[in-house]
Amino acid sequence: MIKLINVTKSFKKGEFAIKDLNFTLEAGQTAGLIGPNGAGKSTTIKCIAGLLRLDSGQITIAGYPHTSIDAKRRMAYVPEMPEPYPLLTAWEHMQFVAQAYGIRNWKPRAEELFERFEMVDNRNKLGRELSKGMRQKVSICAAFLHDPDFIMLDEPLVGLDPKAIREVKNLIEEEKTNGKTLLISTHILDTVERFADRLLIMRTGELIWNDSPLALRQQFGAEVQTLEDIFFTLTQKSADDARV
Ligand SMILES: Nc1ncnc2c1ncn2[C@@H]1O[C@H](COP(=O)(O)OP(=O)(O)OP(=O)(O)O)[C@@H](O)[C@H]1O
Repeated sequence: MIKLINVTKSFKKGEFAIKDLNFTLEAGQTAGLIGPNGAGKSTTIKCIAGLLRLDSGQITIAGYPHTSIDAKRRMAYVPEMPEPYPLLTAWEHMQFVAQAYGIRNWKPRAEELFERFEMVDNRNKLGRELSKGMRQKVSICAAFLHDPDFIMLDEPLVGLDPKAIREVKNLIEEEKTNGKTLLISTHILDTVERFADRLLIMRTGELIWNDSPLALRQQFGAEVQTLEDIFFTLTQKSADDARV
């Protein structure tokens, strides 16, 4: 479903934000993308979403180049820091997405999402008037409106209230059940443990783990119990190796 081949992106000459990244996600997989601050998670997601130009490498979505219309139709992206259009209302964002994707009967799904995320009373607020959490909610509602096959969520739980956090988790569960492919970047390791059947662990722009959580546990054996322990062991080891 999603394939990255030797993807490299730098913002400054000689400093790689991501370097030679290779991974594949099969249809129906949910991948947790984790790593310390600055590891390259958001850059990876923005590259896949076609928001950043690659220095080199290739990305395909369902076999289509990631910047093509065919790829974009199939994907959705919830950014870490959503920036709504300042002069569109929350509801007009839904209308905008519906028009962009050519969805005819979009209102029932939009209403359902607005109810789930308690945005009904805020539907007429302008983008510039929305709180941080409300921006996040509109971005999530908009991402799930066109029934995408592949959904990227960058820190989806940050800034949300408990009800919205629960709804995001429910949505992830529903999309998994419906066979959708998800890539979730988060620092909340409990979320990864609950949902991910593939772990992508990054450090300083490189992938240092790409396998199932079960394989990770098998590799580390009984002495490290939690994903948190393994995360620290793995990312610290990689930092130590880099210093040698
Ligand atoms: N617009 C930019 N201009 C210059 N450097 C950037 C830019 N965006 C990211 N970087 C750099 O690229 C590297 C990877 O950043 P990225 O935001 O992808 O990390 P991250 O893993 O998502 O971090 P966090 O967990 O803090 O969100 C960092 O060294 C960062 O400073």
